[in-house]
Amino acid sequence: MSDPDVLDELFAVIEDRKETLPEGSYTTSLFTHEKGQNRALEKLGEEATEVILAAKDDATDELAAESADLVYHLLVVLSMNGLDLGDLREELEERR
Ligand SMILES: N=c1c2ncn([C@@H]3O[C@H](COP(=O)(O)OP(=O)(O)OP(=O)(O)O)[C@@H](O)[C@H]3O)c2ncn1[C@@H]1O[C@H](COP(=O)(O)O)[C@@H](O)[C@H]1O
Repeated sequence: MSDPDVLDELFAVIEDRKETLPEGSYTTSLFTHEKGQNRALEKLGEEATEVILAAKDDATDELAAESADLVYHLLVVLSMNGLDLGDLREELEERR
């Protein structure tokens, strides 16, 4: 049997954190932040900037790492808004 898709697995962890809010979890800190969703949106913007800077510097390792940060924060924002990976996949499928 193949491994579960890493994005599906990550999204499931994010949904679990949203439900259980374990202490010490970075994801919990986003769901419970005093700025509300704005904190996750700020982080999403910061990570997008970091992706741009890494690409402009031809820093490929950094580009991969910053892209992972960006995708993680995007998934958190989707979850905060009641969307999931199925919604994202559906949107992309419609564009094929
Ligand atoms: N994929 C990620 C992930 N990507 C990025 N980050 C966090 O996003 C933050 C990125 O912020 P920056 O790059 O600005 O670095 P920073 O200076 O530490 O950030 P701040 O102090 O500004 O918050 C870091 O704190 C990273 O730890 C992530 N935190 C968690 N995950 C995944 O989520 C799972 C659950 O994590 P917890 O919720 O912490 O248990 C983990 O197992 C991972 O799979």
